[in-house]
Amino acid sequence: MQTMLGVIGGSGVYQIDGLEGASWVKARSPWGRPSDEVLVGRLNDLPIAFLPRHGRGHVHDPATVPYRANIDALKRLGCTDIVAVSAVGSLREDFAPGDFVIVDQYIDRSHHRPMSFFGHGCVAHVSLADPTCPRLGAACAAAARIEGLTVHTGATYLSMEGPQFSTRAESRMYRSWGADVIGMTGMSEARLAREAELCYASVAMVTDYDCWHETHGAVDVAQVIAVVRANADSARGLVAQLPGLLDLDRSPCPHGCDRALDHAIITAPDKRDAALLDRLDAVAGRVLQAL
Ligand SMILES: CSC[C@H]1O[C@H](OP(=O)(O)O)[C@H](O)[C@@H]1O
Ligand SMILES: Nc1ncnc2[nH]cnc12
Repeated sequence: MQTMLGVIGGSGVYQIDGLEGASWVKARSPWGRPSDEVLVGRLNDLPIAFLPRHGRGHVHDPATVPYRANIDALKRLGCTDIVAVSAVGSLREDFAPGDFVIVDQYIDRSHHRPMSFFGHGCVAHVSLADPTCPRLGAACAAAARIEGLTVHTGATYLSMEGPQFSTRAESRMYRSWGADVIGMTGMSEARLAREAELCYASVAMVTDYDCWHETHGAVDVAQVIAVVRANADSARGLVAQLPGLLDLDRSPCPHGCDRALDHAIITAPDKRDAALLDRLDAVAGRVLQAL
């Protein structure tokens, strides 16, 4: 199987330059319309599909990003791996604005999002013990180091509902929980990528100190976008290193991301809902067709 990398751009990252033969294509999904068209091209022979999470012009708020359509559409296009770029607030002194963080755990405090592709008529329970792919995360960390960026690994992302930023009491509480960074989109995407058997890694760019820090003012949008813009070349450079670090011929994921559904579906075959099974053709086709 050939590796194809999906890149999801976060706040302030609405396109990527330098893709060979790039064109924006309409991607279809039975889960609705993705956030935008997808920019498809190649970077040093590696096929890449780029999707801006909030759409060009930032039209979708964190709760209404069509997460299922986005993940399903990237899978239908042939993506095997997804690198998600996100702006985050720092919940620790030593993660400074401009630093990069490879997230590997989440605490989910969102509550108005579709949580699963599965449900009534086809119930599945995948493991989220390790919600990101260690192999892909290591490649992202290596790419950041090659680019000379300050990168932290092994971090917990507090996924809040938003759209308002946190209160100081919440921010202090999240710090006491051991969360390292905070954002509004990460977990909603990671859980669906796992169900879709895609390797998923999160590259977070620290843009602010949220509102807990005594000598930094409370975060606002202008600050987030200014830091993302100032570090856009770094993010681009990191992505540009990935083709040299990922095998073009994709070997099975040693952590089992691409086999997440092997033992997950529990609904008896004769009780499954045909309409839901139709919509699951890309996400779960590998296991549903095997029956
Ligand atoms: C623009 S500030 C809040 C906004 O920024 C983050 O976006 P993303 O995760 O897509 O990079 C955060 O999650 C909020 O959506
Ligand atoms: N402090 C913060 N809280 C939530 N989402 C963010 N995105 C960037 N900074 C953030």
